[in-house]
Amino acid sequence: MVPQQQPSGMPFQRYAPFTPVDLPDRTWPAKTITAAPRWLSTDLRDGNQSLIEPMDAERKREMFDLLVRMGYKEIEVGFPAASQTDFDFVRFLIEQDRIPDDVQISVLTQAREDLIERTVQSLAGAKRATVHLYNATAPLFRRVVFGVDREACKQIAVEGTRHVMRFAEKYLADSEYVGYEYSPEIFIDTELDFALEVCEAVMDEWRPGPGREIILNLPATVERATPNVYADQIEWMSRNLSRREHVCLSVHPHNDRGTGIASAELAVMAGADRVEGCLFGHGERTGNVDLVTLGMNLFSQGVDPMVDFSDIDEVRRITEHCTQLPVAPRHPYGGDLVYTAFSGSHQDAIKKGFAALEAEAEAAGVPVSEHAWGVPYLPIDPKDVGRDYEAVIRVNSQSGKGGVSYVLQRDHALDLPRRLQIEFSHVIQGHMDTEGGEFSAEQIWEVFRGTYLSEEGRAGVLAHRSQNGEDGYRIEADVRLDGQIREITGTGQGPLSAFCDAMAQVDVKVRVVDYVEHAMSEGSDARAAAYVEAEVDGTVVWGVGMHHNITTASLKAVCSAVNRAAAARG
Ligand SMILES: CC(=O)SCCNC(=O)CCNC(=O)[C@H](O)C(C)(C)COP(=O)(O)OP(=O)(O)OC[C@H]1O[C@@H](n2cnc3c(N)ncnc32)[C@H](O)[C@@H]1OP(=O)(O)O
Ligand SMILES: CC(C)C(=O)C(=O)O
Repeated sequence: MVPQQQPSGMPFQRYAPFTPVDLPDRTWPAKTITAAPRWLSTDLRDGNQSLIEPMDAERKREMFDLLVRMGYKEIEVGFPAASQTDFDFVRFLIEQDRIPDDVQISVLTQAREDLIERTVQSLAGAKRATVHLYNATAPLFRRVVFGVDREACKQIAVEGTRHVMRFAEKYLADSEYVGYEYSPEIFIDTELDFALEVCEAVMDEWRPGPGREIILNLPATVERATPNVYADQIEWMSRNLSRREHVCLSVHPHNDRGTGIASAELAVMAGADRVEGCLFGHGERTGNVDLVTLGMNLFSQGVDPMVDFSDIDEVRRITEHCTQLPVAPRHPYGGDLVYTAFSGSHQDAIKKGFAALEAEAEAAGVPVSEHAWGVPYLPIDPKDVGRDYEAVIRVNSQSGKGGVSYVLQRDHALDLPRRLQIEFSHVIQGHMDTEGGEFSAEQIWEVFRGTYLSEEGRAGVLAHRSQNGEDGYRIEADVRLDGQIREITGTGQGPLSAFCDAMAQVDVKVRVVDYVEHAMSEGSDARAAAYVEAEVDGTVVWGVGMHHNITTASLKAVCSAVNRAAAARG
């Protein structure tokens, strides 16, 4: 019988479902994103205002420089009327000429005359800057926070816009370009016809036209609807706004439902030209939408994010330093564990994926780093964001042969035959069962050496001489056997069979079942690895040998098998 879920007893009846938008001819579901939107980083404003410890001047500088280096061209640098620190930071950027010519800073203000004046004053001397004004337009805010009706709410925005224009004329007459951004805060909960009415009234004041755009930013201040509803709202606004060609339609998703990324992406499909967010999703409550994930999602679809994430750990390190908050290990693209597989079937597929990729790149005559990516379980090449392959496969009790042999191949150029992979992974599992936890690459190598390459076992080859005559192959070897040095002689079809024949004469019965060898490196000091699967006194085991001389490697592999069999017998 199917298990029956029970009522939770939680007071869900207190919450009302979000009213959907009536837009049956919506077009966004059929769209794809083929170019990056304009980005605005609000790390220094929305991000900063939500920190336990807001950034000091030094941290703000570091964050600003990082954003510029990464390629962000629109950066909200603060709320200058709120604090002397924010005001001084804007002055620092302008007076110390820290803003590249192709970067537009912006500053946020409430729609209050005194605050607007101080805000615009902070920008005096800037070559280019944007003033960003907001007031909340949603019914709950009109009723509870402002005590205004629709008309009075609209007038707050209109008056605010007039003040911005007046103070811009007074303080920013020398600037090359003064931009304007208006946000009907809590847009997501505002009646669409009223949001449109307020935006149109604001535009009537600002009078956008050629060379004079207006940014209308429609925030999901507190994310409350599924992303498709936000997309419908954006498409509806995009269709109904007048002067659309002079409007930069911007979105500002938050992440209260955990769907900020989806909301931003669907909003872009629905017509948004611009997205505001923060690195790694810092910001009020659950954060602003994460600019790293948004950018990297584009990258992974073959679209240039127009922002450089090629050293994602540096971006993370500076963000953690500036915000004093950690990035979670599973955070998309930047977390410590996001390119790591522990489980056996994932590791097996990744190992095969890397092998196939290398073969395909070689066949195509291009370096792996330029070949079309396609490795199971890895949506992007970790190297494209500055990670190496060290952490891709980590071994614990969930791991199988693929992971263990991948580590040996990656770090020691050992390409173990399949049945040896299985045998050795059982050896590792045995250690896991007793020691538990994760096994590092060094620990795996130590176990491998101790199991197959030990010089301490029952048998070892010290020297050998051979002749290949008409009557076959003849070998003379000095071996260490059970603590004694023995000189042995044997004949056969080749070195292996001759050596087994020689060992039989000292009562060690070895029958080779399988033999594989490969070069481990190239050049004058090239080494080779030899793998022997052998039945030794009735026990089938693998042995491994490594040496510059391939014959020596193969004899060592036979001795290794003898030692393994002795160890197995106890
Ligand atoms: C969604 C967002 O992230 S919006 C940005 C929020 N960020 C911040 O608020 C950080 C900076 N803000 C501050 O430091 C302070 O709010 C200040 C310094 C700007 C203003 O401080 P105060 O003058 O003490 O006002 P405070 O913010 O406490 O009070 C809000 C008042 O402004 C009004 N108000 C709030 N937002 C707005 C607005 N956007 N436009 C006009 N008036 C507003 C409120 O209705 C309230 O008015 P009341 O006193 O008549 O009831
Ligand atoms: C001021 C606006 C853009 C805002 O931060 C929000 O609504 O979240």
